[in-house]
Amino acid sequence: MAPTATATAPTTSASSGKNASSGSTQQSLSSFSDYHLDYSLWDAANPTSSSSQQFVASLRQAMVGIGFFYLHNTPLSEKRDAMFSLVSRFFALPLEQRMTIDMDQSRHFRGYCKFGDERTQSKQDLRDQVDYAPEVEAVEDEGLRERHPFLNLYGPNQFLSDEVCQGHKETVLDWFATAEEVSNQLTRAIELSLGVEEGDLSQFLTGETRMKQRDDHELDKLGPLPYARMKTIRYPTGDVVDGITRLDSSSTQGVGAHKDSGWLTLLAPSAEVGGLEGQDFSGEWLSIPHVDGSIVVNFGQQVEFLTNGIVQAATHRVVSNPSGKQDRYSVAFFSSPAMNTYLQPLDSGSFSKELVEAWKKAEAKRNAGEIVSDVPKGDLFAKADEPFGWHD
Ligand SMILES: O=C(O)CCC(=O)C(=O)O
Ligand SMILES: [Fe+2]
Repeated sequence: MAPTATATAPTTSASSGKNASSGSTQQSLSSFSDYHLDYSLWDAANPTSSSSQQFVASLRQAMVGIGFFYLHNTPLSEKRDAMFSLVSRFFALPLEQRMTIDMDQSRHFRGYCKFGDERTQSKQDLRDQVDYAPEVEAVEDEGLRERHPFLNLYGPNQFLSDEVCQGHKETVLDWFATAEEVSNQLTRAIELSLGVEEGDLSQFLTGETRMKQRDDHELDKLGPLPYARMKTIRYPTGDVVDGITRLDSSSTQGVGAHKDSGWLTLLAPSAEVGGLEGQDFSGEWLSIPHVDGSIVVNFGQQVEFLTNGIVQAATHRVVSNPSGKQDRYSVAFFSSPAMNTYLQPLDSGSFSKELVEAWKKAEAKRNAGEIVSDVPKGDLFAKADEPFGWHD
C-alpha cells in the first residue's frame, strides 16, 4: 500500500548568496560521495534487478539534494574527446564563418549567438554559443503556427559544412541522441525512486498521453511533440572578443545565477577551466569541477514542479575569468517536457516510504527547512491550463 506522504515544497527565500571570495575556502561538490552516481549499475533492460535498484537508491539520495549530481560511466564520456575537439575547432573559426549560421536567420531559434548578446538577470553573459534542438521538419501551416507559436521551434538545425568544420552535424546529432537516451533512462529511474507507476512522469517528456485535451484537431494531428535543446558554449578570455568589447571589464558573469527551465540538464563542463558553481541550501556556492569519466546532471524547474518541490531545481552559475589563459568550453543538453503536453504535478501521496524518509532527513538538516537561493522560486513553472510550449 502506498504510504501517506505529507511532504510539501519547502519554502524558498531569495537572498544574495554567500561567496567563497568572502574568505572561507570554497567547497567542491565532487568531494561529497552522495553526489556521485554510477550509471553502469542501471540495467535498462531490467530496472528491477538488484544492480538497477542500487542505482535507484543512490538517485533517490541525490534527488533530495541541491539538484546536481555527477553521473559516471554514461556513453557520453567516450564521445567527449570528439565533442570537445569539434567545439574548440568551431570557436576558433573566424567570426564571419560562425555568423553564417547566425541564430537571427532561423525562426526555430537554432544557430550561433555571438558574444555579449545574451543576458541573465539583466546583465551581459560573457559567452557565445550555438543552439541546437531536434532535427525535424518545420511546420509549414502558418495558421497553425499562429495559433500555437511554440510550433516555430520545430525545424532543422543550422550546421557548417564538413569542409568548414569537419563532423559538425554528425558529432552534434550523435551527442544529442545519446544524451536524450540517458535522460529517458534517468526519467525511468526517477519514477522508480519516487515509487510512482511507469509512465507517470515520462508521459510529460514523450507527450504520449497528455496532448488530446484541447480542441485544435490540426494540432492533435501532429501527434506528440517531444523537445529538447542543446548548446555548445564558449566563455572566452580577453577584453575584446571577436571585436566586441566587454560592457563591463570587471564582470565575471559567464552566466548569471539561474535554474534551468526544463527537465534534466546533462552537462559536460571543461576539464581545464573551472567556473561552474552550484548553490547549496544555505546559500553557499560550491565549485563543480569536471571529474574524469562523468557528466554533471541537474534538475530543471519542471521536475521540481511535477514532484511538488520534493526534487529541487539546481541554482547555478558560471563564474568567468576574462584574464585567464584559456577559454572555457562546455556542452549542455536540456531535456524538456513535450511542447503540447499539459503538466500536472504528481500526487505526493503516492510517493514511496523510502523517498519520503530521505526527504524528511534532508529537510531536517536544512536551516528550519528553508532554502536560500539567488533565484526566485518557480519563476519558470508552467501554467496548468496551457500546454508546456506556451510558457516563456
Ligand atoms: O557552461 C556551463 O558549465 C553551464 C551552462 C548553464 O548553466 C546553462 O547554459 O544553462
Ligand atoms: Fe544552466
